[in-house]
Amino acid sequence: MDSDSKYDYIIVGAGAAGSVLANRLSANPANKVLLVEAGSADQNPAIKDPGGFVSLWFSELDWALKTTNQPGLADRSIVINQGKVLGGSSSINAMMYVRGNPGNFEAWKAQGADGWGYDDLLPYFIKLENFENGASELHGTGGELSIRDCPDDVMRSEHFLKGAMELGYDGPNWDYNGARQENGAGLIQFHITENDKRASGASAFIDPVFDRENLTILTGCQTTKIIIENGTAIGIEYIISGIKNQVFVSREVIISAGALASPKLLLLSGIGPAAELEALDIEVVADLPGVGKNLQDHLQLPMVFRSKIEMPQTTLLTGNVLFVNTKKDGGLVDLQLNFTPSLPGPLAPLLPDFGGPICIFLPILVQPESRGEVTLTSKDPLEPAIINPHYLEKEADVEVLRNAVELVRNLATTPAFQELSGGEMAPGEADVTDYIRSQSSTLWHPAGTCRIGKDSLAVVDPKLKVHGIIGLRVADASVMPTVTSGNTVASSFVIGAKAADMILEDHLND
Ligand SMILES: Cc1cc2nc3c(=O)[nH]c(=O)nc-3n(C[C@H](O)[C@H](O)[C@H](O)COP(=O)(O)OP(=O)(O)OC[C@H]3O[C@@H](n4cnc5c(N)ncnc54)[C@H](O)[C@@H]3O)c2cc1C
Repeated sequence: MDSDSKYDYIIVGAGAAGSVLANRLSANPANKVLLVEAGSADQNPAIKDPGGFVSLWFSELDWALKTTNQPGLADRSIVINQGKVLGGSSSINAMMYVRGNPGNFEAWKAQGADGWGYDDLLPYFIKLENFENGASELHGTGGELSIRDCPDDVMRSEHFLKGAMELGYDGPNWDYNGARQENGAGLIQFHITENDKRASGASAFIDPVFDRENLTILTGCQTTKIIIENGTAIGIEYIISGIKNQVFVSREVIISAGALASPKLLLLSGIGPAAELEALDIEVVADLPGVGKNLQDHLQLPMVFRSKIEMPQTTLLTGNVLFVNTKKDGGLVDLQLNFTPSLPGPLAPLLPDFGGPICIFLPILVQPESRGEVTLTSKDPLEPAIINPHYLEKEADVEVLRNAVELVRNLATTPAFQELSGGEMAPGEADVTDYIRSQSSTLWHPAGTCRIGKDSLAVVDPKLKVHGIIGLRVADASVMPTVTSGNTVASSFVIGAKAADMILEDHLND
């Protein structure tokens, strides 16, 4: 790339949101778009193999970000894997496709995210997908992203689905991405192609437009700062092959570096809590106290049962699901319960020898009340940020997981599940709260660190423009006011798509 070149739009980060943005913004050949990605191209064959992703964790395609020691997790520090490659985390994730609960988006709107209610976002969910079960009022078939019911036959579990129905839930073909998410048991939907390959942000949204002359993609290029002059973003600084450089923009910089890296980049650029920045000798460009705050993540808790039925390993991590509100208060879904009827093949190399067949329930805390933060240790962009999710700090979060253990135990005693169950192995006799604190781990869904809103702790406005700065938006999982009740990639794709529409609309008459 010619370092003198100037772009209309610079997108930082080619993950779920950034891939869609690059696709949509470059659709008009008149727009000159630069997509900058710190990681490499997505050439590793394990990316495309739906069972291959676990082998990519801790590789050069993974930022593998460590949290601080978490008092709520028995003082453990854990690693939050995050994709560092074209497609971002959508290239190394478990491919489960969950839009979230309609109530999540209504809650966003109620918190000041005008235009982000369920009815506003549904058309985006529909437009993005190519749903194998056909088009309807709630599903689309014309989109770039292949969505399929769990394509792994071993994984589909009648014992789980019928067990859930015996407890009074709907099923067994519950479409949780349909009219109602909660209280139904069904197969998990996946972003996997009809040829059984991973459909990632890169394969769905970048590959088809790779040859556009107005789209430049730089890989191995880490953005270190947004250049801001007189309150306007005019370009970025970056490092490529160890060399520092700058590139300039005529319209907008869009940060899509993910919920752990986007706030870091804002902080490095002088946008954040003034006192924190001054303490690190970073010049304050905009005093935005909410940058890096409001960090939310989903936690998973494995519960292992002996199985009476010998089955081959599964090719995916999981495949059956039930969404419920454990508080039974009519509020949002707070628990996602996944189920795997035999040893999950991708994880097998990492798991102990269970001495016989097993099956795994995976309760997931999906509406955590605990809030964490991302802060800087220094103004050196290559130093990792401090990630403190404050996991399970709020007792209400532990309570949801205790409720989940009870629900699993009830489900395990249903006649349908008894045909499979050889008894509970973990937590077994262990104290449930101790087990929760010592065994819970991330489901890799950080969100909320640059949240949308109009209050003093909001970072971006409903059009995703960074408060107080011209020509700078954030568009990725970090803008979610609250994390969705389910896996976060679907909503991240939609954030990218809606961001693109809003940007194009704003520049219609330029
Ligand atoms: C192991 C794992 C399993 C998961 N499983 C699922 C699942 O099954 N279903 C689901 O819905 N979600 C899952 N997720 C979460 C989901 O993938 C993310 O929520 C989603 O990808 C977030 O999109 P994003 O655009 O915010 O960020 P990302 O997709 O993470 O993209 C951010 C991009 O920015 C790049 N970047 C960061 N900093 C810089 C910089 N300074 N300069 C340039 N580029 C930079 C990164 O390298 C990355 O490519 C999983 C995630 C992981 C890591």
